[in-house]
Amino acid sequence: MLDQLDAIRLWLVSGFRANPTLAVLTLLLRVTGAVAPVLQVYGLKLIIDGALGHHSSSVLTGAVIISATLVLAMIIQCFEFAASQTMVDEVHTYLTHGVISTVAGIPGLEHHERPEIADRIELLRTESLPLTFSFTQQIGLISAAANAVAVLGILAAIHPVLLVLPLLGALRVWASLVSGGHQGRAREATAQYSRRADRLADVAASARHGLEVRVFGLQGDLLRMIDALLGVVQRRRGRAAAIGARYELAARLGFGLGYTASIVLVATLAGTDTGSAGDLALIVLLGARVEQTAAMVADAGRSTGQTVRAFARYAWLRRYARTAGATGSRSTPRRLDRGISLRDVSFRYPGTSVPVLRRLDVDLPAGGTVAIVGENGAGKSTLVKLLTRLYEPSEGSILVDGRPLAELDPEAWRTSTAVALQDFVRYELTAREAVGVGDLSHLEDPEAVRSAVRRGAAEQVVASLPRGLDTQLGREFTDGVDLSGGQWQRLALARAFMRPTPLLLALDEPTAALDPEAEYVLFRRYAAASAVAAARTGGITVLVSHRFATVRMADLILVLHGGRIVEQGSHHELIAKGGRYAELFELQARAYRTEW
Ligand SMILES: Nc1ncnc2c1ncn2[C@@H]1O[C@H](COP(=O)(O)OP(=O)(O)OP(=O)(O)O)[C@@H](O)[C@H]1O
Repeated sequence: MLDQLDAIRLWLVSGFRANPTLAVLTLLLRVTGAVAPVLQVYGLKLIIDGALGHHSSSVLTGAVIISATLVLAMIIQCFEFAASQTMVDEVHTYLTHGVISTVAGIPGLEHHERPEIADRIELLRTESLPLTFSFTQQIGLISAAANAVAVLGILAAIHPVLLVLPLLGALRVWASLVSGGHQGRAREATAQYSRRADRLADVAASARHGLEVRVFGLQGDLLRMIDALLGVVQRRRGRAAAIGARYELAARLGFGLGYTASIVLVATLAGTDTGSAGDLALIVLLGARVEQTAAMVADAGRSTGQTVRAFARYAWLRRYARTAGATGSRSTPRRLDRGISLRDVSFRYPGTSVPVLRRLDVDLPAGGTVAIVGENGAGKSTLVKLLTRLYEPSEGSILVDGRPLAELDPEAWRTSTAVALQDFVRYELTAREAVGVGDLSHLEDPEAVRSAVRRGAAEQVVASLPRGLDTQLGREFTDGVDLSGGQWQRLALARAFMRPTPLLLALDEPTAALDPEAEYVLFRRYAAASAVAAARTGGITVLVSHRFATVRMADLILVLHGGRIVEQGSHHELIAKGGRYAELFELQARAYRTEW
């Protein structure tokens, strides 16, 4: 209910917030444009009655009304369309900004990974048309209401019985709303199928996945899956449309009957003292007007139903964004003296029951480099997500120099951390921006960007670009340059190094696209530089890698297996222990020896 009320409030104010002056002007133009035709019909009645009854003043008044409203209508037609179109763009920009900033502002990742939440966000993004056209619908509704008031006044003046016509018109509006409700619910119920079909269509058609799809011969299977999903969507939506059409047909028939009866009534009255030929002309023309008004209200009402539902999703998202994810207001320490400790930390992904991390108890020392190793699915990336506070532990706590991470201001913690991930983003901006977004406050600082490029060992990538850091990245842009996977990854690493002295630097297989030697050289260089920075801030580097040549450089190595830390220590300690780490290390070393 709260969301519904908030939705209506958001719907009512969006246009006026997007561009207040133009919104008011557009509204005035539309309302005047809606009332003018009704006045014209009334002017015609005056002319007919005046001509038949030889009242020249009545004819004159009627003529003035008609000519004035015709001129007004012409002026309105010239400006109203341009004003409405501009308002559509204004509202689109305003709401797109609102939705994206709300989604991007939600701390954590839970909203992307819980299907019921992801569906709503997806609907909001993909079905944004109701939001885009919300203002034009709103003024459509207001102008239809103004038109209806004018029509009602005139009908009541002829004969109160004629008010049955607007009532029948209201029935049409109701039928249309019911029909819209059915279709809206069908859209929501099938959102997950369309979403899956869209994802598969992306895989089937995108250049990025083209090679793999062809090599595995997946085109046929993907198409069949897409067809099956879209089939479910079409059937469900088709059924809803058919139900709606039945309601609308019944309402239209009812209106048709009422209209005919009204004409008969007024024709009968025309021959008596209580009626006139002008009234007959009025009812014939106004009856059609009531039908048009009902259609206008129905259209506006139906789309308003959709719009309010879209705004309800937006209102829900705003409320969710305010309450979801990390909270806390304690300040983050400026430097780490002791480090980060995990106490009995367990974690289950939202909506799942199996713990991915189980009772982790470990101290990550200030100023140290900690490597996490383990087989695929052991929980390495999940641990990084907990440390960067994208998720909160299900049980236990993480302490930053003794302060519970859960109590720290999430925004402050985010700015104290830096990450480079295997699944990095390819920002199709200029190279300078693609690196600089790692620390927006220094985006414009050439020395900060150059230094990050150096630390990410991306100098050669930048040197190979035609306009250096000012080169546009991305093939789809004029003069845009595409990069290899490894080159993109080096820029992603440089981005992570934009924050020169983070308290936590998380590198989750950030060099998977580089060859082992390049990774090794990079980490030696990085370890030397970070040792200097760590001495100042006590910052901790957490590194996830499957390459033991890199891992062995770490001060502390955690071996994860099935969500538990099964071994921890330095490389030499773990080798001496002869356990799982030593076994994995030996396996990899043997593979390299055999290869070389
Ligand atoms: N969003 C999620 N929702 C539910 N389960 C998830 C989610 N992300 C990961 N998992 C599960 O958590 C487990 C640990 O995944 P995680 O990505 O942490 O492993 P990893 O050790 O980093 O693996 P890899 O070496 O393959 O990157 C896996 O079983 C995975 O299926």
